[in-house]
Amino acid sequence: MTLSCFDLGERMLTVDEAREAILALAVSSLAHETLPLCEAHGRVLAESVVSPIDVPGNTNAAMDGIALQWSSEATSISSWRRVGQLFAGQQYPSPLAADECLGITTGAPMPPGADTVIMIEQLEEHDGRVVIDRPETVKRGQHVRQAGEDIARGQLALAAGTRILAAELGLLASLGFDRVRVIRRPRVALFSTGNEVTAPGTPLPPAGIYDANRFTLQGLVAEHGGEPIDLGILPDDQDVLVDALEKAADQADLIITSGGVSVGEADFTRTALAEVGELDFWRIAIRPGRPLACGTLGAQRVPFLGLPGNPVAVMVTFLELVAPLLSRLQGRDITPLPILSALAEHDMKSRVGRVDYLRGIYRCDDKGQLSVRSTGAQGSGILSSMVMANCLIEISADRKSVTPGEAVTLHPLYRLP
Ligand SMILES: Nc1nc2c(c(=O)[nH]1)N[C@H]1C(S)=C(S)[C@@H](COP(=O)(O)OP(=O)(O)OC[C@H]3O[C@@H](n4cnc5c(N)ncnc54)[C@H](O)[C@@H]3O)O[C@H]1N2
Ligand code: MOO
Repeated sequence: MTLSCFDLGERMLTVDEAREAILALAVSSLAHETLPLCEAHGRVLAESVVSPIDVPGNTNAAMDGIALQWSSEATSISSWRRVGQLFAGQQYPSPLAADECLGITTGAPMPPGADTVIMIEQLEEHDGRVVIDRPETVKRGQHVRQAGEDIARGQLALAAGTRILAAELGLLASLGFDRVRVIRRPRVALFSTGNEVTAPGTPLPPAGIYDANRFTLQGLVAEHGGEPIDLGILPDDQDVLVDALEKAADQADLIITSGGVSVGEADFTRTALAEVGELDFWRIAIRPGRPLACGTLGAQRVPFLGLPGNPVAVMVTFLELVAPLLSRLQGRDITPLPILSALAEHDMKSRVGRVDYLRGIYRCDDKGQLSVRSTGAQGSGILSSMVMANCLIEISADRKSVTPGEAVTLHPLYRLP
């Protein structure tokens, strides 16, 4: 297939159109697998989880102190007979009488009939009888956790499609599960392309550049739940590219390359894709990242995304366009990206006709107002701007600049503190 300027694929898509078209590449759903809970971090639940038990299983004490029945006549009782001490893990068999109390520790089940716990700090004890300091402050039912107040038996605990992170791991464990049914991770084949691109750890030729993109992409794929398959660096050679793409289509659920998508004499990604599969479109009104080849490979129609070579363009297009596809491949509903609004701290320039993604640093002042500044130089080769940034500043295609104090949209970046 030869490309001509009259092909539909030559049209420049808006960012929203491109995101929709890229999402539409996810046609098949991935298989499910059962994993031990300790290996499930970051995975996506394949099936909804309904709680088989009440959590907590018993109505229990929330404080160390005494358990008793706080009835209307309780205020007329001046001291209480302590009948014993109950620790977490033990049960007390018989009901307490009106003037009896039971020493209890946090987490121990309430004895039959008792409804209230009084903290140890509020008690004095003489000869086996307990006196309550300031009894007028006691409220019936205080410091008691009800059975099933976290999750009740039969209640939906986690919906299919939930990403299992620390809180979900703990919740599943609290229900007694030691295994969980999850969706297989999408396998994402990664190539860098370009004669100048050199593997780190090897000598750099005079006009060479170390390969950054394969490594940012490995990180991004893993952070978004995929399994990266590193297929190395390809030269600017159409035949080599065609061969490599064909082989990758047999082992991956998604193939991502970087470089060689523009209009230079050595840009072969689009023509190679057109030879092994179908090129759907390759121009998006986004900055950085305008040239981005999107299509499918082989008879299996494996989604293919040829990202531009510039390292910042790789990261921005991944976060804005590829990450939703990875979510969809994992069976997750696509929710809009987290968005905040902040006031610009200074002038920002933009290009009318393309959505600009500047690298930004946002902060919150002492009145709770968010403001944002750019990280400085915004060239799409300046990868240090991504290291400094805690957000992308989105400037819509109709704005040519932003003045100080104007509101802009932010996409916070995922970063561990
Ligand atoms: N005449 C035009 N030239 C360019 C256009 C255009 O519209 N007309 N678009 C520019 C834009 S915007 C971008 S983005 C780049 C994208 O082009 P390619 O995808 O063909 O990228 P390359 O030329 O292969 O590389 C661009 C740049 O990035 C460096 N690079 C490539 N791979 C890596 C890697 N793995 N790690 C680190 N750096 C990498 C490469 O050396 C180049 O400096 O095209 C513009 N040109
Ligand atoms: O669109 Mo390019 O990605 O500006 O560098």
